[in-house]
Amino acid sequence: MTALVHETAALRTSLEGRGPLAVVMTMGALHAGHAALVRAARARVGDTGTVVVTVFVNPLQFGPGEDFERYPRTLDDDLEVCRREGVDVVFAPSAAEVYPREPVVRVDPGPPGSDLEGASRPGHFAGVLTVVLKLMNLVRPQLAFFGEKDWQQLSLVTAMATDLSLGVEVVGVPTVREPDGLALSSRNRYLSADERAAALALSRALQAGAAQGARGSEAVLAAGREVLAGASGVRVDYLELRGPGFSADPRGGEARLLVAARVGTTRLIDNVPVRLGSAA
Ligand SMILES: Nc1ncnc2c1ncn2[C@@H]1O[C@H](COP(=O)(O)OP(=O)(O)OP(=O)(O)O)[C@@H](O)[C@H]1O
Ligand SMILES: CC(C)(CO)[C@@H](O)C(=O)[O-]
Ligand code: BAL
Repeated sequence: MTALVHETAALRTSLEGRGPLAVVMTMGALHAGHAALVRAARARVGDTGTVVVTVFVNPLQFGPGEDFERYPRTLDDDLEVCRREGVDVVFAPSAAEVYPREPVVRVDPGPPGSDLEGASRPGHFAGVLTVVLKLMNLVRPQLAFFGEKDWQQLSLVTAMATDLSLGVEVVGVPTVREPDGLALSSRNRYLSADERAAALALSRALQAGAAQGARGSEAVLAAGREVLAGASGVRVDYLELRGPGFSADPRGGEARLLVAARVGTTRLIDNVPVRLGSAA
């Protein structure tokens, strides 16, 4: 049975005396990517453990002119997904429940918070980390599952858990894709058929770049940029490599190739791992 709770007091009551706790934080509009996080969480805590899904479109992480108002809110469908996936508790609070007042204190993501996504969306990661910390404090999980699709977010949440000694293990889950390579994203539902076709340039650019890993970082970036340059209807925000821990220096083995682009009015992001050869 999946319990739906909207208030923090009810959340605490519903979690009392439960076994090991795993949380999957979402903004709703659930898809197979979210389901993969839930399955990974269940695999870790087992049948005697508890899986909590939070559904909250966090105003703090949206900038002026972004899509906070139009972000899809589909709680009934989300509940169906959660029931199907055997989620124990869905916590879907109102904004007033999460922020009884405008928070004065916020989490500072440090310099990586101003890189890539943070450069395009000033204040975004302070908003993300503040709500993630708040939800951690409300749910008090042992484990928290985040998707690799939002690689910079995963890196920053992992860093926060370490640097602030949260006592929560942050687990990354590989990106779930459509058969043609498009990364699943709640924002894909904004795309028209033509835009959906154009959006494939992102995953194709990442694949083309990653295939050049052995030839070094310049070759990776050049191959990716070539694909994007030939794509119509795609306005590229960035295509960049980052190293372990989101460092600016991608040398030394495993790196990430990350892309962000606008297709029509929809901003999409994606990334893949890249194994860089010695020419890097
Ligand atoms: N395709 C995916 N594969 C794996 N995890 C995913 C995927 N899409 C989203 N997630 C993860 O699900 C969690 C909740 O993300 P969110 O609710 O913002 O969904 P989203 O699809 O990323 O939405 P948006 O389109 O707004 O970016 C995050 O940890 C995110 O990384
Ligand atoms: C982690 C998160 C739920 C915080 O609002 C959000 O950034 C998301 O859905 O990735
Ligand atoms: N999936 C990351 C949340 C955001 O874009 O605001």
